[in-house]
Amino acid sequence: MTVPTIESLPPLADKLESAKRAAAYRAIDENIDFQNDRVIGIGSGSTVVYAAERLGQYLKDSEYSAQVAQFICIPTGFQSRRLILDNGLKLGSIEENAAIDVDFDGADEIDTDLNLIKGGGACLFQEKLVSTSSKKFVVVADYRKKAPKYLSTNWKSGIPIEIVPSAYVRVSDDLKKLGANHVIVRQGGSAKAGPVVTDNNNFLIDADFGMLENPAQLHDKIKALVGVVETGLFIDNACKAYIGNADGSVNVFTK
Ligand SMILES: O=C[C@H](O)[C@H](O)[C@H](O)COP(=O)(O)O
Repeated sequence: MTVPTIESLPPLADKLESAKRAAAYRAIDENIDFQNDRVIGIGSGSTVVYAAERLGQYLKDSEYSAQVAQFICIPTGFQSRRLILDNGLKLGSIEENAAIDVDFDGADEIDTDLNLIKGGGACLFQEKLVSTSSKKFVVVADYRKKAPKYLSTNWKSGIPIEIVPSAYVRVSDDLKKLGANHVIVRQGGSAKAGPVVTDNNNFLIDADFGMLENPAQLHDKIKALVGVVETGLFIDNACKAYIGNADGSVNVFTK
């Protein structure tokens, strides 16, 4: 099998899925150095599914298979482990591969400086561990994710914050003191009575601070609270964002 060109693929029934696929496929095509890269981060969410799928296509192509079979893929959570395994890729751990060549991951919102909100799918801590351990962090997303300027313009669910479970009351109170308009401990809804538990056995708080003109400063203040493990604000971390459009085109933003 040879890796199919993006143009030769029939569009998916859902335009949003076509947009995600176009962004992820192009990000993989343009950001892997098949000769020199060895350790690849694979993030979480519905867009990165197509990044893992594309890497799986390279694995089946005789021109690339020898190199891709040597790639060690580092996951950012349970879903991401399955994506790696289901596409026939080699699963590795960040304990044994602390330096990652390139990481691909989705985002909930992207500002004009490529700062991100992440964690809508509850995977933010491991995502940040992997993305900040990577030489290159490439974001893959669809057209709904690009903020005109500031974060929390389109993403209205608040900033996801991973916390130690026993600290949820204290952190909730402290976030309100920092100016949060609305703070909730994320609940499992009909799938689970009680809070969502992350892959690290922690809870998540979603805290709405309105539009974020200075996300770096807010990240620092939240991170300093006792009980906070990590915030879903990814500051000065991504170097490129591939944003897929409904018509199958992709806009690339570089820092
Ligand atoms: O916790 C989840 C992650 O940060 C995801 O990467 C983020 O929510 C984007 O997911 P999706 O690609 O499904 O929009």
